[in-house]
Amino acid sequence: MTMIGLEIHCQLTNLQSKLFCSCKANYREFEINENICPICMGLPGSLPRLNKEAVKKATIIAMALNCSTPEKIAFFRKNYFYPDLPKNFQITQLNIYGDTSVGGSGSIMIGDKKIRITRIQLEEDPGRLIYEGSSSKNQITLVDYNRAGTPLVEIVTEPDFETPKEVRDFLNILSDILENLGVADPSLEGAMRADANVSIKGGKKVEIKNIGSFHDLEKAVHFEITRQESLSSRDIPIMQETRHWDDRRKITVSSRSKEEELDYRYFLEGDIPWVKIDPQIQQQLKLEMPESISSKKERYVSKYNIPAQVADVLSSDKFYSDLFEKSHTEKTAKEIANIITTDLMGLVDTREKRESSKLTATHLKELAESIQSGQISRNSSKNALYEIVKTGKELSVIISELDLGNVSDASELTDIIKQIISEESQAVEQAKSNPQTINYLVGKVMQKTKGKADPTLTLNLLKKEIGIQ
Ligand SMILES: Nc1ncnc2c1ncn2[C@@H]1O[C@H](COP(=O)(O)OP(=O)(O)OP(=O)(O)O)[C@@H](O)[C@H]1O
Ligand SMILES: [Mg+2]
Ligand SMILES: [Mg+2]
Repeated sequence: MTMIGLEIHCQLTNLQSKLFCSCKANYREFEINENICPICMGLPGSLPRLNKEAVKKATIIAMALNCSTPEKIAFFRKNYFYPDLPKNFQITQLNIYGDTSVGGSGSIMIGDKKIRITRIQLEEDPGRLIYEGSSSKNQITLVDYNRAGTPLVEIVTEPDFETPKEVRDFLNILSDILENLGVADPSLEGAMRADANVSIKGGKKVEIKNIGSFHDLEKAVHFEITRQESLSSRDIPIMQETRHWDDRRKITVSSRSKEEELDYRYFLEGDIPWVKIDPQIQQQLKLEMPESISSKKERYVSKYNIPAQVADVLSSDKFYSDLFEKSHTEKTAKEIANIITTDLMGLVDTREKRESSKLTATHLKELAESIQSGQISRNSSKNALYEIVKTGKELSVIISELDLGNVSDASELTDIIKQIISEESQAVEQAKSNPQTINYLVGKVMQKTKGKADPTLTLNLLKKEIGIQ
């Protein structure tokens, strides 16, 4: 049987400072090696001080993933030498003296399947290596320590996955949950990285380390299963080792034989005392936790009668569901859900487009109201939305500038209708004997007005002119 277990590293967002010092958590804003201090560089004599907000955020994640949360947490030193790790050890968490990491065992459901979470730990991110030069002769490695010491949460799962697809589904759901909690920004480059552990038929596990995109992770797991199956079919033993994903060649490549836990010489971080987690604070965090994706979805369906599939898409994306929450009224909810999921999602489908979009909740509200009042047709509303996203102009301005408003002036419409009646005498006769065929004439009016005729008014006027009820 194939067994796959994941270790997902996720950067915490909206924090002021790094995990153990007052350098900024948002290291991306800085010039290389400008966001560092003696503490995150591990200079002799410096002492770490734990960031309380980071502990809170990690605890919120633990709660959302149904993990137990301990009364006290402890930190450990994981010792290894690598140029991105200035102290030569990483401060992280473990459960060797009982459950002392921010989250104990928990689980999430992926469809009908339960994926167990082993633990959640809070740790510091290392620095970043930058490789320069193209050939092996002139290649040099530079180190940027701005990221060193920024808060990272590691979510470790049990080896409960059996296929690459289950892995992908899990990662999508997990990143939606983290984003919804407001603690992570998974669409940010490098914000979520994962290691995948793969074994087949009860054999040794192979770990593929540090894969930056979900897409690559799925491919790497798929490749690794095939590789192991191929070895096994030829009776070649599978070694326990660490591999990495070579994105260019689309294969996993051996990096080193895997350390055992002993090699890391884990020991308690004596510079940070055990921290008591006040049950009252835990209670408070639970109360302040944002509404879960599944409860949002249920509410959209039961309260506004939004179709389950639409509610599913809307609730699982924080950007869109926030927009929906800010813009909808009881009466416009369904219309707005529709605009967001059928039109807006296609217009702003990347992080860059979302950031440059000029659309506000007020725009959406006005757009839905204008559709409902017959001022603009559903069709023209798509063009209006495109303009709003691009320019941020007021809806009324866009309607008049682009002449998108419905033709709802009775005399103007009557003129058009009269003209059509004279051109379509056969269809008019048919409508008189079979009123349902009048839709053909409505269609003609729409054609002439480029879809802008107010549909209800058109129908009424048509009936009146033809003389049917
Ligand atoms: N037989 C197995 N097949 C596949 N995966 C496994 C198997 N046994 C354990 N795993 C997975 O291996 C991972 C172990 O992660 P853990 O962080 O505890 O150790 P580690 O990989 O040694 O640590 P690190 O990578 O941080 O140095 C878990 O995701 C677990 O589900
Ligand atoms: Mg690990
Ligand atoms: Mg690992």
